[in-house]
Amino acid sequence: MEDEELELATKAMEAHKEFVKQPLEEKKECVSKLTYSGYIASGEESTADKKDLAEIFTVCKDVPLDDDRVKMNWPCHGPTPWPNECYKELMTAYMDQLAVYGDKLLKLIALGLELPMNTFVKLVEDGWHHMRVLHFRERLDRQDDARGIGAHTDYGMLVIAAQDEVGGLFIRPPLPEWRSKNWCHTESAAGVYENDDGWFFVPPKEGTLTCFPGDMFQFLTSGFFLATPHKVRLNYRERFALAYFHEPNFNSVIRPLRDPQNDECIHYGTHFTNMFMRCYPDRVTTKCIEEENRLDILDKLRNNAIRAAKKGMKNTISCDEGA
Ligand SMILES: O=C(O)CCC(=O)C(=O)O
Ligand SMILES: [Fe+2]
Repeated sequence: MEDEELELATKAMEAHKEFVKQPLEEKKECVSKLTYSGYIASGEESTADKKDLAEIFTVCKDVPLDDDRVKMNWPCHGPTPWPNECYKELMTAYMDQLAVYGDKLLKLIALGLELPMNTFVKLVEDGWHHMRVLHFRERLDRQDDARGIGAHTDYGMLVIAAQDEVGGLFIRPPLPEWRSKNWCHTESAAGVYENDDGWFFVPPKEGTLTCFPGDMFQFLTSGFFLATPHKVRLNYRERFALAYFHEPNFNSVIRPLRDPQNDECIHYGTHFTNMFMRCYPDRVTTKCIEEENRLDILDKLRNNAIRAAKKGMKNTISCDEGA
């Protein structure tokens, strides 16, 4: 990344360092029943039924209360419960910059595959880009299994990750082995190969971002690009990281690129909502979706989006307000 972005990333991590020093009760104020944006305490998130030890602030799209999507009770839509204005400005500026990188990468990948340059960027117009700002405490005991976050894949097109100098991220490259389809209920990628050989440590390098595909890229390319499994181990010092996710539009429908007549398709907002409900079964946001029957609204959105996409035979339609 350029010096300007490196400075932003460093400042964003510093802001998170200040934030995590606040009393737990104060941090816990930063949650919302409308959106998964906000604070996640260490141990609150589970991967494959084991608690992750990361203290996180998730930043999803900051959607104001007077936005139609919020008024129509779309799940996961609402204003971000920011801790303070400075935190908001830094995270927003960094994410805006990574959105530019994400689009550039998608164009380059399309050209590399000899596809029209805008093939992938069309899917991410008004994308559901989000970010996890992460703090991992230091590993306390050499006997500890040092698990920070269990093995998983992320959900959208591209993961673009930044980390400080401490190190802790491991990735699993495309190996000739069975790979899960994380979007299928029966094929969760959570915890898969967690304790097997074949993981690579990602060495921290100042100014260097790590980029890999997510679930939607795997589906879109019928497995030509595999969503990259990754996991985090605690290190002997605390560690900070920024995991940015470059995503399709919430209401977009994804179809395998080389097989457009295939009936199989994914409504990205449904995949996102399913994944977040799975990770945070006890969060107020999940309870609100359940208690206010917001999954019915999501079903309608999905059905309308799929119907419209089939008519137009497009890979995406955006913000069909048919709820
Ligand atoms: O800590 C990291 O470098 C990556 C974190 C991660 O995988 C995630 O937040 O999904
Ligand atoms: Fe991840």
